[in-house]
Parts: sequence; structure tokens; C-alpha cells
Amino acid sequence: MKYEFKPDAVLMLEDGTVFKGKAIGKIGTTGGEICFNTGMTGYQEIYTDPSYYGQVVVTTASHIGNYGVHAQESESAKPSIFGLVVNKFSDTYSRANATEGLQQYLTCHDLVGIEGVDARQIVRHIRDKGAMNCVISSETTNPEELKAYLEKVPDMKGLELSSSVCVSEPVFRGNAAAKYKVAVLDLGIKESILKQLLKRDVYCKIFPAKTDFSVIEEWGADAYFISNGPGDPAAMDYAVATVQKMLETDKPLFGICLGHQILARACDVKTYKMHNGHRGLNHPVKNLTAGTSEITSQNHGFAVDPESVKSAENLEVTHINLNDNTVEGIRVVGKNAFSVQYHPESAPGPHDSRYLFDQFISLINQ
Ligand SMILES: NC(=O)CC[C@H](N)C(=O)O
Repeated sequence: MKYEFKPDAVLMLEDGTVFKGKAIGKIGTTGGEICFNTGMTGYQEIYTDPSYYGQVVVTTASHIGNYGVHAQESESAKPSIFGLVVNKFSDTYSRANATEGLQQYLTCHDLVGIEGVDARQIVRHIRDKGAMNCVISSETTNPEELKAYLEKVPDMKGLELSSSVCVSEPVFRGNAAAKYKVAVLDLGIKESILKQLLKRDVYCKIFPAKTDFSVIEEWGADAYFISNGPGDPAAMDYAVATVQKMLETDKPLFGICLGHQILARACDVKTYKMHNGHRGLNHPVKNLTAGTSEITSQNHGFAVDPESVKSAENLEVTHINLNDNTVEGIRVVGKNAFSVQYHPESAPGPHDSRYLFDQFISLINQ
């Protein structure tokens, strides 16, 4: 629905800072960890990426909604973000093949948001102060009520969220007669990752995050894939145990983002919560094996601890971030297992890193 008159809305950060604007989406109150994405396109893919579950997203792109929503551009069945913060929001859209407007889409999915705030000021604030929770409301501007709501928003550190967003039963994707069979551990997988696998003649069986390894093994896959997903990898001992058992089989294994963090933990390496995450489409990464660099799409708030990687004899760092030297890729020495912190499926984002899917297939061919 389009509001004739936009109700007031307020955004309150955990440190007490308040921003006033107008309501978008559903009239209501919401809370989560506030984070920013610096991408200039791809809002629909961002809002529907399950890795954002529990988070309120601020986009630095100053116009949001102007190209509407396209039914085939979602990364999952519904938006995963818990709220959104926008500078200029467009109720109307101009794109011939858009299927609906963003306001209609957000309202239909009960999503609460705020527009008309200085998004870049908010980004600079959280960039300096670090990750924190927030509340957005178009129901109340009473500071005491807002603070009471904020107190109930859980801290992202220590949160296990994959089991809230993964499939509830095993699901098959692709053609059963395809050349390769890959068992996918679903920690909150993006649709575009599956598309990249299917395109390479892969038949996937997607298993819920907490599936026992014996059940996964029974299917007799050629290789394993560990997906992206929301939450803190340090709170996911169950997935670490599954990946350790996968490594014992010596079958090829590829992990993306949360899957990368879990592979590192399976090799006794620690993860930590970053001051601010990496979320955007232009993060420069160096491939240390090839000596080349790539521009990558990223979305993570936790990372692999560089000191603990150095002391792990069984791990080699294959990629580093050229902005801050964070660990972007690892390989398990003596195994066909590797992972990256960034998103080679890049939806949205540049396609520089899609070679990693080919690398996975060549490991299966070997
Ligand atoms: N995109 C992802 O898989 C995110 C991984 C993890 N939840 C993090 O924030 O670091």
C-alpha cells in the first residue's frame, strides 16, 4: 500500500542516539543489530539474503525502491532483514519487468522501516562506535518504551540463527541425472549460490543445519558444500562437528562465508566479532596463490582470527582483504577443502570470483 500521509517514525540506537524520519513498510516496532551495506544496487537481494536474519540494514545508496521488486531476484522466499533504514524511499518504481513496488513488498512481509534520515551520518556513527543494536518504531516515539524494546533485542555475539532460517526437511535441487552430486549443509543458503552449482551440472541435496552427519553421508554425495548464514559461528559447535566428520572422508569441500568460518573452526581456528562488518560490493581481495586481485561482494560481521590461523599447521591462507588484511580464504593442507569469507556468487556484485565454483568442480573431477 502507498501511504497518502506518512506517519512519523523513529530510530534509536543502543547508545541512545535518536534519528527522526517517516514510516515505510508496516506500521510497527522492530529491533535488531544495525549494520550498513555500501552497495549502490541490489537492495532486493540484500533484504532477502538469509545471512541478514536478525539485522536492521542501512543502505548508503541514497535512493531505494526506485526499480521496484522482481519476483525472480530474491535470495530466499521472503525478506530476512528485521528492519530497514533509508534516506530517500520511492513508493513508485520505473522498470518495465518489476513485479511490484518495494512498499507493497515490505508491507506484505510485515517489515518495519524508516526513511528520511541521513543514512550516511548513521553509517559514520556506527562505523566509529562499532556494531550495536537498534529499534525502529512508527507506533511510539516515547523514549522509555523504545529503550524497553531495545533491552529485549538479543546481542548478535553468541547467537545461533542458522536453525531458524534453514530448510526444515532435506530438499533436492537440480536434475537427478546431473554429473555431480553435492550435499549442501544449509546454514541459510542464498538462492544464487545454488544457481551457480546447478549451472555446473550439479544435483544438490540440501540438508537442514542440524542434520546428523550419518544422514548426510548415507546419500553418497561426491562433495560437500557449507553455506553462508546468519549468527555467530562461535555458537555453532554442532556444525563444526559435522564439518570435521566431512573432512575425515577426504571428499572435496567448499564453504562460503559462515561456511568458511565453520571450516576454520573445524580446524581448531577461532573466530571473532568485528568492530564493524564488511558489507558491500567493492571489497578488494588478493588471491595469494595466483598473485591476482579481485573485487568482491561481502556480508559478514564475524571473521576468522588471523593469529590462530598462523599457528594452525593444517591451514594455508589463500586470500586476504587488501583494505584491512583480514583472512578472506583458506585451504586445508592435504585435503580438497577450501573456503572463502566473501561471496563468489555475488548477487549483487561483480563476477570476478565465480572461478571458485569451477575450482570446486575440478576438485570433484580429480
Ligand atoms: N554471509 C554470511 O554467511 C555471514 C556469516 C556470519 N553470520 C557473519 O556475520 O560473519
